[in-house]
Amino acid sequence: MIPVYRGLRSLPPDFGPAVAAIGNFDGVHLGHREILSAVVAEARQREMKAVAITFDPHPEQFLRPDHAPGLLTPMDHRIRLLSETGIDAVVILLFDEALARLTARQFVEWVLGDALGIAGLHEGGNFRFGNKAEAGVLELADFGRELGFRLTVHPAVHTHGLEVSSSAIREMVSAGDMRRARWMLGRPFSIVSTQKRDRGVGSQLLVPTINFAAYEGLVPAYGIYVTQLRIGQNRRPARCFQAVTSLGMRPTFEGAGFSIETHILNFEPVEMDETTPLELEFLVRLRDEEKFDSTEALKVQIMKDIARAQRYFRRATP
Ligand SMILES: Cc1cc2nc3c(=O)[nH]c(=O)nc-3n(C[C@H](O)[C@H](O)[C@H](O)COP(=O)(O)O)c2cc1C
Ligand SMILES: Nc1ncnc2c1ncn2[C@@H]1O[C@H](COP(=O)(O)OP(=O)(O)OP(=O)(O)O)[C@@H](O)[C@H]1O
Repeated sequence: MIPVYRGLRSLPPDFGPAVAAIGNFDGVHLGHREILSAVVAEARQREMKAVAITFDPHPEQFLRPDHAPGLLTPMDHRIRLLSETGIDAVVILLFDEALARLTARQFVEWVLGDALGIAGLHEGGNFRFGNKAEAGVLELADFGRELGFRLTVHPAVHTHGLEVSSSAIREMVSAGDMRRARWMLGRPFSIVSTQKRDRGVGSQLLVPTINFAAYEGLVPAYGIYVTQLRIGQNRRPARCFQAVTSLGMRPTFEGAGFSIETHILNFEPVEMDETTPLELEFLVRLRDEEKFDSTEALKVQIMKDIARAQRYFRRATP
C-alpha cells in the first residue's frame, strides 16, 4: 500500500517536490483517473512524487452537514482506488474551520507551497478553492506563474455524451441506474463492508444469504439487484461470486428494518468471518422491493429473481 498522510502535521519535512491533483475524488471516476494518470506521467518525467490530495470529511459534510451527499467511496475505499492509479502517495487534508477559512492565496502559499512543495498541478476546469470557493483555475494559473509551479487544466471527460462527475454518479446510484453509473465510474458501483449475523429467517424459509454490516456510504435505490460479490480483498486473487441482492426494508416482515442481503448463485464454501472484507458490485436493478402476503409467495418471487440473475450472467459471460 502507498503512504497515506492524514493531516499536514503527519508529512515529513522533505515531502516535496511533488506533482499533484486536488479534489474530493469521490468515486475515483473516469475524469479523476484521467487527471491522475497525467499527474503520474508528469511526476515520472520530472522524477518527482505523484500525489493525490483529498479532503476528509468531504467539504459539504463539514459546511452543510444536513445537505451533504452520501459518499460513493468512503475514505478507505477511495484510498484503495486512488492507490490503483499509479500515484505514490495520498495526502488527506482535514477539512475543518481553519482550512475552510484559508483564502485562495493562503491555501496555495501555505498548503501547496510550504507544506507540500508542489511543482506541478493538474485540475479540471471546474476546480474551485479558497474560502467560499472564491478562486478557480484562472487564479490558480496566476499563482503558479507567481510562485513557480506548472498548472495543467484538463477538459471535462465525457462518456456516452454525458459529462462525468461525482454528483451525477450519486444521482444515478440513488435512482438505481447502475448501467450509467458504471459508464462514468469505469467499473461497477460497489460497496465495501463486512458480514453481520442475520435473523436466520432467510436460511430456514427462503434462501441462504450473506448480510452486510452497517455501511456509511451511499447505497443504491432500495430494490433487488444482480450483483457480484468479492470476498477477501487482501487475498489475491479475491474470490468472486455471481449473486443476487436485496437492499431495503424487507416490507414483508414488519419491523425487520434495513438490510443488504446477498444470495450467492454459484456458491462454494469459502473461509470467512466477520472481519473478512466484502465488496459488493451492483450490476443491474431487477425490481422494487415488494410486500408479500406470505413467506411462500416471497420465495416464489425470489426464485424468479435468481433465474433472471442466472440469465444475466449467462448472457454476460461468453
Ligand atoms: C433475491 C431476494 C429478493 C428479495 N425480495 C424481497 C422483497 O421483495 N420483499 C421483502 O420483503 N423481502 C425481500 N427479500 C428479503 C427477505 O425478506 C429476507 O431475505 C428475509 O427477510 C430474511 O432475513 P434474514 O436474512 O434477516 O433472516 C429478498 C431477498 C432476496 C435474497
Ligand atoms: N469529468 C471530468 N473531467 C476532467 N476533470 C474532472 C472531471 N470531473 C472532475 N474533474 C476534476 O478532478 C478533480 C477532482 O474533482 P472533484 O472530485 O473535487 O469533483 P467532481 O468529480 O466534479 O465532483 P462533484 O460532482 O461532486 O463536483 C478536479 O480538478 C476536477 O476539476
